[in-house]
Amino acid sequence: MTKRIAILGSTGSVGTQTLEVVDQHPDHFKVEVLAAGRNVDLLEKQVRKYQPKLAVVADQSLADTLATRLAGAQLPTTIMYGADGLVQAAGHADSDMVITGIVGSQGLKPTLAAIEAGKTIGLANKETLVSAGHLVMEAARNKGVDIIPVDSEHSALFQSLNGEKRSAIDKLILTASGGSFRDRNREELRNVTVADALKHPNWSMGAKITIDSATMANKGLEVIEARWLFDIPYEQIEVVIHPESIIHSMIQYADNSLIAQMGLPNMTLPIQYAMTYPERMHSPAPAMDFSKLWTLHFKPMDLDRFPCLRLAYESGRAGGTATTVFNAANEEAVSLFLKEQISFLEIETLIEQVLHMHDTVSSPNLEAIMHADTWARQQTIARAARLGQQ
Ligand SMILES: NC(=O)C1=CN([C@@H]2O[C@H](COP(=O)(O)OP(=O)(O)OC[C@H]3O[C@@H](n4cnc5c(N)ncnc54)[C@H](OP(=O)(O)O)[C@@H]3O)[C@@H](O)[C@H]2O)C=CC1
Ligand SMILES: CC(=O)[C@@H](O)[C@H](O)COP(=O)(O)O
Ligand SMILES: [Mn+2]
Repeated sequence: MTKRIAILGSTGSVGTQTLEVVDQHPDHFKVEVLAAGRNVDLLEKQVRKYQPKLAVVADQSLADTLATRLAGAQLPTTIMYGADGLVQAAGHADSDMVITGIVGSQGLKPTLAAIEAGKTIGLANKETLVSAGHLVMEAARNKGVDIIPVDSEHSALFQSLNGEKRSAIDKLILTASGGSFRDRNREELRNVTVADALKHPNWSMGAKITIDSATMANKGLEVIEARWLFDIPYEQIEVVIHPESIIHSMIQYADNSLIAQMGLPNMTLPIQYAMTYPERMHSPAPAMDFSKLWTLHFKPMDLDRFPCLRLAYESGRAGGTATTVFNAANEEAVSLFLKEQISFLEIETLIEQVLHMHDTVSSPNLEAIMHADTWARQQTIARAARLGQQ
């Protein structure tokens, strides 16, 4: 049976690779909804090719541009825009599954709307779970909706859990490449540039997550994401540096057996697995070639070298709005770094300062989450301005 797909963030790294998977299996998937931000040129091409029922862009002027360009093309496509458009895209009646490939906690309300509408979620947008994991998982439980991980580490854990009892898990072991600056010490991080930070050693991804990989905030977000997806306490979630990104993560069971999922670093594999689960199908991802010599390395995590990961664990253990604040402060700090308004090391300085100022609210509702998110963004921007004056 054809699975009808909605893609939030269709013009991004996850979005375009989701469409590669669709192209590989045109009989299995039909794209019914495409939602993007500002890249109207690419979205126009996607709309002409996939002829979705709904296309969404970031604002009204972009929607007008898209409508003008598509006028006379005889397409079945309605055009919407903005946050409301994203929520409509997420809950559209003609889709079965929503791939959440937009970046940031702006994915929270659309993800909740998709769950409310009973859609299966292919979850790439990890910030949503970091910001409000308890609300998202509770909504999914209440609606009987499956949340299938797209993030490579969580897909690996999900695959390594197949057929095993959760009670037999000793620990989840997330692998981290170490990011763009893994071979530099902290002194050498003082004057690194945005261009250098954007050179991830193994993965080609959007700008925000690439910076998160370099600061290790990405692994912090992923530890919190794993806590919610697999309902495992932080004490049983460990991170190890694995520079090759071949083992995407592993589970140590009670008998010290390690079950891992491996493959070349290519996101079409976990994206496709989420889309075809529980089936496996031929994938656009290349296979490992064992006529070559492979060497895999592992190194223990150093929380002094990567304080963003320490801050993520601390906020996770604090719970409530602490992770909302960790996420929002990180999003704003990364945005400031990408605009060259703060230095690389000031990302962690700002997150730590804002977290220390925050009075955590336990079991927050959506309103309290949105409030904490906005507060953290404002504080991050205000603190960044003060850094500049020092
Ligand atoms: N890339 C990867 O390999 C992986 C990514 N992830 C996660 O997946 C998510 C997406 O990452 P990635 O694909 O790299 O990011 P990109 O920056 O490549 O893409 C982000 C997408 O979101 C869209 N977008 C941005 N703002 C809005 C908005 N206001 N309304 C609608 N759409 C918007 C962008 O549109 P436009 O470009 O048109 O402005 C783009 O399509 C993140 O949460 C990331 O952490 C997880 C694992 C791996
Ligand atoms: C592809 C993917 O899932 C990213 O989250 C990736 O894991 C980033 O790599 P590191 O965070 O390990 O550098
Ligand atoms: Mn990942």
